[in-house]
Amino acid sequence: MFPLRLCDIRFQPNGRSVLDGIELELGGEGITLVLGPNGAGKSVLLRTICGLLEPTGGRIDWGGGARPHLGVMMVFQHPMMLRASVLENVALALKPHGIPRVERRRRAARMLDRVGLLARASESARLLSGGEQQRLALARAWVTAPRLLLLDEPTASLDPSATAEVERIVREIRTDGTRILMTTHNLGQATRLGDDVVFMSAGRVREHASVQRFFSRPASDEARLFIQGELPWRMTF
Ligand SMILES: Nc1ncnc2c1ncn2[C@@H]1O[C@H](COP(=O)(O)OP(=O)(O)OP(=O)(O)O)[C@@H](O)[C@H]1O
Repeated sequence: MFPLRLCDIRFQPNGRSVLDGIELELGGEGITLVLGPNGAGKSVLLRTICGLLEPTGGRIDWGGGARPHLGVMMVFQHPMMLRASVLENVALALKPHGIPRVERRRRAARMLDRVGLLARASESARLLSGGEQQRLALARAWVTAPRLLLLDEPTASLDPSATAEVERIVREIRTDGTRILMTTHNLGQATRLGDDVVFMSAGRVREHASVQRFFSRPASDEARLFIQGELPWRMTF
């Protein structure tokens, strides 16, 4: 699947340029943060990689092979919970993998333990809090051992302690060998979690650099202004 190469990816619904010739190459390890102002095209980029949106032009090269049938998962800012128990929400994610029911439930329970939700296994998933639902959504993706996990602002509506818990889980998923591509508006989070940063604006990738390099020496005025616009907010307390 890796290196994953996006070559001149365009998304132009009704002639409007949402993705305007994306060029991006991702190796097989680490956490890449996609940053950029509102409307830059970050979510559309993730949805395109996931296969939820069909690009108008360009191509994605999955390490020289075909797009994998399984192995790519996406978690959204407001994940949808199935009308089922917490355990079943995780166990059902293994169904397409052809794993027998008893084994699915065993793996789901182990995964709930890792995200701190085992005690809630029999409750209705829809009654969990926002932070708990996000942890459940991560468990649902993680249990399938994806090669690539796409996270679209997974902590945007969470309080600081729920955010810290999601960050811990994301680190563990990465340690288990999953490649992660994640959007966030939380620049502190980008420095805590990221190996590298993809900076987007107006449907283009403007910069792809290590986290350290991006924040210390951004390549463009646009990126510098973006960082300056956010950093005071991050550093006032
Ligand atoms: N399925 C779609 N069809 C057509 N246009 C879309 C679609 N999805 C998103 N857009 C448009 O694409 C543009 C970029 O949206 P996107 O959600 O990717 O921005 P973003 O960078 O993630 O912004 P934010 O930081 O606010 O979440 C927006 O103008 C949006 O209205």
